[in-house]
Amino acid sequence: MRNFSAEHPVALFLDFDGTLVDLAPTPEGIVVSDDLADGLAKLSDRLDGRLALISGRVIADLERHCGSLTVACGGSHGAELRAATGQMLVSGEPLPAPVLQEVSNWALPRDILVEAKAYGIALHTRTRPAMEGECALYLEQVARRSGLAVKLGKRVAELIRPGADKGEAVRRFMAEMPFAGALPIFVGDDLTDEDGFEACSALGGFGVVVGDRPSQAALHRLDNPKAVREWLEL
Ligand SMILES: O=P(O)(O)OC[C@H]1O[C@H](O[C@H]2O[C@H](CO)[C@@H](O)[C@H](O)[C@H]2O)[C@H](O)[C@@H](O)[C@@H]1O
Repeated sequence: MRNFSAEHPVALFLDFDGTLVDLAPTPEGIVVSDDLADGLAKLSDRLDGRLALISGRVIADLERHCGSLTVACGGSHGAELRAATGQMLVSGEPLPAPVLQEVSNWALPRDILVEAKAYGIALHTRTRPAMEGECALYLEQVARRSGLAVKLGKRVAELIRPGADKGEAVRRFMAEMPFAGALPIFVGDDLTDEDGFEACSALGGFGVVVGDRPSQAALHRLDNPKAVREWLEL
C-alpha cells in the first residue's frame, strides 16, 4: 500500500475485529498485542489526531481488550462517539430490558452464544453456523415489532437501535477538527464496514477491504490484519 499521507493529509478510520486483530471463535477469544493501544496513539500523533477506531464493539469493551485508548473512538457501530480528548460526542442508549430478556430466552436453549452489549445484543453463530439464517430472521422479526434494527456481520446478527452506522460515524468525525478537510480512508473487513467505505468515497477518499470478502465500495484490499498492522507500522 502507498503512503497516502505523504500526498495529502489523511484521516484514518479503522475497524477492529478482523482488521486490527484476527478473528477468534468467540468475542472474548481475541488476542490483542500489549502495544496496540500505544501504537495507535503514535499513529494518531503522526496523523495530527486524524485517527478513529470505528467498531461494532462498545468503547468500554475495546478498552477492556486494549487498555485505555487515547485516539478518537466510535463504538457500537457508531451509536457512541468519543473524541480523542475523551469528550463524548454521541452517547448510546441501551435497548429495552424486556427485549434483551426475550432474545436471551430465545437463543440460550438453542445453544447460541449471546453477547450482551451496552447498546445492543448480538447472537454469534461461529460455532453454530447452521443457525446463522434462523438467528437473522428471528432478530429481523423482533426488530420490526420493537422499532429496532439489525446489523449483520461475520457469523453475527445484532439487534441495535436504528440510526447508527459506520458511515454516519465517519461523516460526524469528518465534520469536525482535526478530521475536516482531510482525505478519509476506512479500513475494514466486514459487511458493516461498507457504510464506512461509501462515506469515505463520497467525501473524496476510499475504502480498504481486509481479507477476501467481495466489496462493492472498497478501492483497495489488504490480505489480513497482519498486513494492515504492517502497512500502518503498528
Ligand atoms: O466492527 P468490528 O470491530 O469488526 O466488530 C464487529 C463485531 O466483532 C466481534 O465479533 C466478531 O469477532 C469475534 C471475535 O473474533 C468473532 O468471534 C465473531 O464471529 C465476529 O462477528 C464482536 O463480538 C461484536 O460485538 C462486534 O459487533
